[in-house]
Amino acid sequence: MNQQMDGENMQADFRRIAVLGAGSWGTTFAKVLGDAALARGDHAAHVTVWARRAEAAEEINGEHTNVRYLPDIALPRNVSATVDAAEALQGAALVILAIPAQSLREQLREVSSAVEPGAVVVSLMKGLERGTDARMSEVIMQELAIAPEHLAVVSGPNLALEIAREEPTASVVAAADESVATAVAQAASAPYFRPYTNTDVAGVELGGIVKNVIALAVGICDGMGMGDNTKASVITRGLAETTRLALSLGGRLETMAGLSGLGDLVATCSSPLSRNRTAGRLLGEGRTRDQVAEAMTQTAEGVKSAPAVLHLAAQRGIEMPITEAVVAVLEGQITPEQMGARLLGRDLKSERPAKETH
Ligand SMILES: NC(=O)c1ccc[n+]([C@@H]2O[C@H](COP(=O)([O-])OP(=O)(O)OC[C@H]3O[C@@H](n4cnc5c(N)ncnc54)[C@H](O)[C@@H]3O)[C@@H](O)[C@H]2O)c1
Ligand SMILES: O=P(O)(O)OC[C@H](O)CO
Repeated sequence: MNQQMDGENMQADFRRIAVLGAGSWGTTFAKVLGDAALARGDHAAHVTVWARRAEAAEEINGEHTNVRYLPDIALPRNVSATVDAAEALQGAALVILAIPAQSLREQLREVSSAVEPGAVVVSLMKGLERGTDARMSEVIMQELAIAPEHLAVVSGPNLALEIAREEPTASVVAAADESVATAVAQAASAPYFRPYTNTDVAGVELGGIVKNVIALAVGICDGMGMGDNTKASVITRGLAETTRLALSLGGRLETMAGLSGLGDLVATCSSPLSRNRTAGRLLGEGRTRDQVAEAMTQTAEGVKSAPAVLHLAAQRGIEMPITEAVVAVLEGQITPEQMGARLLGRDLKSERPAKETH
């Protein structure tokens, strides 16, 4: 894509859109993009979803549904699906990625040659890669060799099923280049979905990554029958440790108070729809990490990202006691009951040490 293009021309260019990943969020975001095009009277726009399973692609094309992930939801007619990633990517100026974080790099290696030169690539994912501690935007830039200004991330309080039901929701599109963020926000602006723009890519991504770990902690509290004081304490101190990490990696304080920080943290930690909170609840009820993995049919990114978050924080010299406790529970080093004692037994300190406010 010509980098000189303004937001309006970019949007014209976004008439062919590829969404890789036909799970909850990929399918829902395809619906958002399809509905957004119809709402602005653009009947030429088309969204092609790449699905791994042939049955999923056939169902989307034939029934306009994806009931495994989105029961009772009808997809617009400008959304279709294919099992051929190259077919989905052909001519697509906008490429949306909704693949579990730990599989992204491998998957991108398989499809990278089919991504159109100059396409804008958007990450919907909220995970950190194990082994490298890379954020998804970093994995994408490495594997697709695209410039930072051709990359955007979308994150916010975005439980897929609520959005698929067209319940009013706000979100954030972050890109280093504000005009790219604006163009993606325009393409995804549906009557029930309002994206705001931001240029703090690292801050927006980190809010989404760490809230999953904090939601595991809140779920553990739930599973043990704890009440709202406990959960509010974990959410608030969870935001404090998320903020410390984000600031150390160049994120901005105001991003952490926004939709992709506090907003997503509150939605995920409060909702029974959250897979991460559900996984935490199962741990709190006494199941092991392997038993939880067996019980979950959808991606709970926090389970695999938590050790990477802790490793990244240690590299930066950042204290993340809640994340540390969640990892200890996941690894079977402590029981959920011991988690409370570990957190409450720490040295007393100021709620807002001076070094956190920079
Ligand atoms: N579901 C939500 O509410 C929501 C909202 C915001 C962000 N997210 C993020 O979006 C990302 C995707 O989550 P989701 O909810 O769509 O997950 P999901 O479990 O519903 O679906 C994942 C999809 O990826 C496919 N997949 C699994 N392994 C794969 C592999 N190795 N290679 C390629 N594809 C593979 C699955 O077949 C499925 O289509 C996650 O990072 C998640 O944190 C989810
Ligand atoms: O279901 P979860 O826990 O993956 O959360 C989904 C979204 O990230 C909420 O914003």
